Amino acid sequence: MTILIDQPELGVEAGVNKLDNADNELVLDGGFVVPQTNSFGHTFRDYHVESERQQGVENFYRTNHINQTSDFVKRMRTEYGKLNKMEMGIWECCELLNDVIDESDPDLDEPQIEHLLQTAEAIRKDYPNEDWMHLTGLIHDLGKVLLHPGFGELPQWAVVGDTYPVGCAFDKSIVHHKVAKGNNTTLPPAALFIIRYHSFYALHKSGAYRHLMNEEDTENLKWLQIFNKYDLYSKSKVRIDVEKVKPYYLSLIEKYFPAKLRW
Ligand SMILES: O[C@H]1[C@H](O)[C@@H](O)[C@H](O)[C@@H](O)[C@H]1O
Ligand SMILES: [Fe+2]
Ligand SMILES: [Fe+2]
Repeated sequence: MTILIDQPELGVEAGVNKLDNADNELVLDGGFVVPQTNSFGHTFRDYHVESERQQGVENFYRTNHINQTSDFVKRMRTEYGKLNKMEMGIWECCELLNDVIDESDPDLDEPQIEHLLQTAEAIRKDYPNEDWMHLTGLIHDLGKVLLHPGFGELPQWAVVGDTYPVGCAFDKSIVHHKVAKGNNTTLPPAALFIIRYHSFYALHKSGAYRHLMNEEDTENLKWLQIFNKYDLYSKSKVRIDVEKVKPYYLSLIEKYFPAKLRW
């Protein structure tokens, strides 16, 4: 059963069936069946329904909205733009998320490494040839390492949650968005766009701020909207066998990243 969810079209033709990739066409519907409910029995991204996560998530956004000022964002960008906190490979960084639970997420209370692998594996199943998308799935939330003691153990309000513009600085609020760029990745621009804006639901789901987009953004947004299904709806209690899939992701990391990166 395919469940249709209400989403603005944003220039992407909705409901297009699986297209032959050999024609070089963008496959908008990879065949992913969107689950009706999350692991807690509610619809995804419902911030109002009473659930075991609701109170915590609400407290998170309260502190987040009070403290995430443009001044704070500027200071964080300067501090974390130095990339002088650690040197390590991508997989090592994934493993730092073994113990991280995202307090802003109403749909998941599993460690974040699980979420990375669930996202990547779900994309891999439907888009076997787009290996850059698999790797993008694996790394898209790595910014959450800022919660780790090695990165100063920032509070959750400063790190996770949805993205939104602060002050007048549209899109400049993502502390880690230059991490991959600063380390010479060969991932395509669409991958960097996905990483940078995947939490910007006001843009990619609700269609706000579109007047700030240029043509390239519009193209990249198509990939982001494909990605979003996998990021959001792959959240589940079904664990991925980390050791089994590790060699595949190590090979992708080797293809698109240097062995050691500055963080
Ligand atoms: O991309 C997601 C999304 O924005 C969720 O709403 C948020 O709770 C997570 O922290 C983030 O990684
Ligand atoms: Fe995210
Ligand atoms: Fe995510």
